[in-house]
Amino acid sequence: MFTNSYAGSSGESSCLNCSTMGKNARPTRKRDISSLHPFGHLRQSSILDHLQPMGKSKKRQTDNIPEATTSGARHPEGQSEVQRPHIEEMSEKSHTLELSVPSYCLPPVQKREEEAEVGPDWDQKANSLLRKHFGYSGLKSFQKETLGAWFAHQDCLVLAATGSGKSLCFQIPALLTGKVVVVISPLISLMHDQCLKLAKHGISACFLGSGQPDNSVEKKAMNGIYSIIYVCPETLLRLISPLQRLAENVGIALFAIDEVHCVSKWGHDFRPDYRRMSVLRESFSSSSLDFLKFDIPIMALTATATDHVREDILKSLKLSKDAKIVLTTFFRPNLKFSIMHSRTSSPSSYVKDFQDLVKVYSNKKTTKESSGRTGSVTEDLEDSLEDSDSMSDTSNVDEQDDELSSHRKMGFSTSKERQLSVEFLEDDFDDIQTADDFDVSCGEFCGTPLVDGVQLSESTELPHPTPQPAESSQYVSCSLEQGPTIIYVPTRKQTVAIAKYLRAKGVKAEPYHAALPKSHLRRVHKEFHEDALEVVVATIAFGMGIDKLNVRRIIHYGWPQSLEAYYQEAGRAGRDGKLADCTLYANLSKIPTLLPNKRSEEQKKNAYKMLADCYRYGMNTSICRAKVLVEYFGEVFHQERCMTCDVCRNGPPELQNMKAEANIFMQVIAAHYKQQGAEYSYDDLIGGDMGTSRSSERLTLRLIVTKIREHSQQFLASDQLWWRGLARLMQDKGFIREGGNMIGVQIKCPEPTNQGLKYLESGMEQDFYAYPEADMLLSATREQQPFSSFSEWGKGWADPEIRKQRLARRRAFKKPRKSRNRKSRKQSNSMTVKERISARLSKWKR
Ligand SMILES: Nc1ncnc2c1ncn2[C@@H]1O[C@H](COP(=O)(O)OP(=O)(O)OP(=O)(O)O)[C@@H](O)[C@H]1O
Ligand SMILES: [Mg+2]
Repeated sequence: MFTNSYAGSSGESSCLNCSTMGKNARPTRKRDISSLHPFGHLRQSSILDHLQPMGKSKKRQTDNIPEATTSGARHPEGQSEVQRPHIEEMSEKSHTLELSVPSYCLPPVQKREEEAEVGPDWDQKANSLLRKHFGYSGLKSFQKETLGAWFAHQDCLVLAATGSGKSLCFQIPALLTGKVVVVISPLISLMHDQCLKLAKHGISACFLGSGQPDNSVEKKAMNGIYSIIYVCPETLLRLISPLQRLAENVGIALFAIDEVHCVSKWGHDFRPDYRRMSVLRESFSSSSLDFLKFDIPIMALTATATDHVREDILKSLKLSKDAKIVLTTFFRPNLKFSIMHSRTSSPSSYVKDFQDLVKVYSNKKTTKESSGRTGSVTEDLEDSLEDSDSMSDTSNVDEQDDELSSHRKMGFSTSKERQLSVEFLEDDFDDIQTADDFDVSCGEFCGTPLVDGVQLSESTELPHPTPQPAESSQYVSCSLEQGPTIIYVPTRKQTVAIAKYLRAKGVKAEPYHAALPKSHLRRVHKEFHEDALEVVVATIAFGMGIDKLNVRRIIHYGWPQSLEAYYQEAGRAGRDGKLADCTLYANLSKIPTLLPNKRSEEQKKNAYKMLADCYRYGMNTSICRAKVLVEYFGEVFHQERCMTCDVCRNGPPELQNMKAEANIFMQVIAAHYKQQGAEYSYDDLIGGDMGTSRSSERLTLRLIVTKIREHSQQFLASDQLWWRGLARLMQDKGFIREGGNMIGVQIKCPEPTNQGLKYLESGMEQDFYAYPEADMLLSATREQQPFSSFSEWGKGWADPEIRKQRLARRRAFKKPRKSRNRKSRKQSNSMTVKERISARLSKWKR
């Protein structure tokens, strides 16, 4: 029986065959992995269920392999120059790699023998290979399930938590069979990372990039020199025929599609080329290739896919009907989630937000030591930072001003310039569309011989601590150990700005984003893995798949674009099973916006939906954060509380009866619709027509608050932020919904629902108990600026009509200013800011 626990060595998984999915079977919203699967009922399948006789399939390939290629590729004695390169040649060919090329190329000698021996005892063989190459005591249960499916020639979709060990599922088949495994991966950085690790464990691997003019690595790969070939989707599409020849001559044990959520248009990381991966099932099946007795299995893996995305993956990849789904819990009990309010867009918040981080690392060394480092990109980019610093500072509290200032910070100065430009995209955000956006190189990594240096025998353990099985209570009293930090930020500029700030404070920090020089990125990668860096400040380019055991802190500085992206990046932490901290610093008073990207209308809607889910996660004050996260991915969280997140630690805020506020809120909406459409009936209100035809008369949240303030002395000094929170709560209760076809993160134009109307009709006698959300709490802690203190003038600004008139006057007033002469400009420059503001205010008041 599956337990809702971390997929540690004792964790189990749930599997099912896709064939159990009826056409009309709809996934339930939540997946209870102990009993029910979104695609139907499931039981914990036994590995024996999948052990079908292998037949002759595993040996069959040898009959077909042409002598020259086979012996050359697999046996050192018979290898040609091309197939077994000398080290000098390799260094030259992989010239773009600065990382050390192994000094010895281990030809996959034993593979053929191992292949011949693969049989029903494959799991014992796999365990012994695991010990030999990786030093682990045994396969985790979900790894066994997955390999069982592969052994039975089944396609398989693996949904397992970040850091649970998915990579091993596709690496072991190469060792077991001596055939080649082809891995489709989205980022060169990820391929690079995995190849390096494999080389260390005595397994030869390479990655192929489409931008590399030197195709010798590719040629060797197509001759079967490497056990594992990593390719990006674009390259794979180009190599279909050579891969078919490879399958015939040497054998392909498996196609693995890593980070397979990239396939889905509904995922956070959609890559159009991933969409074409159905070519694998079409081109490598026994029906299309005579020499194949069975289809070459496809294994698709991800840690972040909602039910919707899973369905899309299965459909788009055209996996075979009996494809198996292996599920483990997404819960990571050692990750301690929390949320902090911060004006992250302003460098002035760095001091407060990073003081603890600076303390952590400054305890270890003196400032002088680290600031003496040389050759940093951070230093090279200091000049450009000055600009970004000066652009970033804002002191407005108003949401619109905030938005404007963030646009300015991004380099927009006029509304015209706000239009998305390619330069802008390239300058500011990491919108990685292909693997080669990141790097354009081919790399080859020959397995370092295990006999050289550390000989791994069955009893020798590698210095990799096995992740602890899940028991969240065990982490409650733990304190954080020392270890590196990754700070994720939305823009490239911020990576440099924050790294610069931290370096000035003596922290060994480096920025990381796709536009930085490749040599810098490789150095950061290397130093990060060698623990020579304390903090990497990165964009999404340093996200998926990065596997470093001892990352202790993940800081998200600014709203992530989706919970998928957030959980994926947070998953870089605590991969050794020890406690790790995941803190999201976000401006809780500001509604997050989508980062510019090329999106269709449909994708835009979906992107807003994902951003809204993320915003809701940030606003939540009463539900365990781990619960929100895993339930987002469709899993039932049996534990109810993780015990470590800020909500579990601090408890929810006091439950409040918001009856009076809810009443007046609904009354204002009802009054508006009465005025607009005579007698309102539910059908009229809900009908889409009303939304479009009356768009000009729409009741915005802002207007509702103005009216509430006007009509009730009690709420005169109330804060817009508080009502925003209430609107969400009322939306959750089903009393209001977004009007018309508005899409956004927060409800903008509330319309009453049937339930809301019933609430109104009932005389609104019901209590309205709710936990105040984060923005409501924030508004309570803000220094109250009573609405009345602005007197009539201030009140006027909140009234749209008066505001309109004043803005018109302001524009008229601005015109002559343009033609001001130098003298008056000088005069105005000599005034202090305070004087200028009061001068302007007195003019407006007139
Ligand atoms: N059977 C095992 N026993 C102990 N450790 C293991 C086992 N399998 C994998 N690991 C270790 O777990 C760590 C995480 O593995 P891996 O990178 O494959 O995770 P992942 O599931 O792909 O995560 P992500 O979704 O973040 O990419 C690695 O350091 C790996 O060596
Ligand atoms: Mg992975």
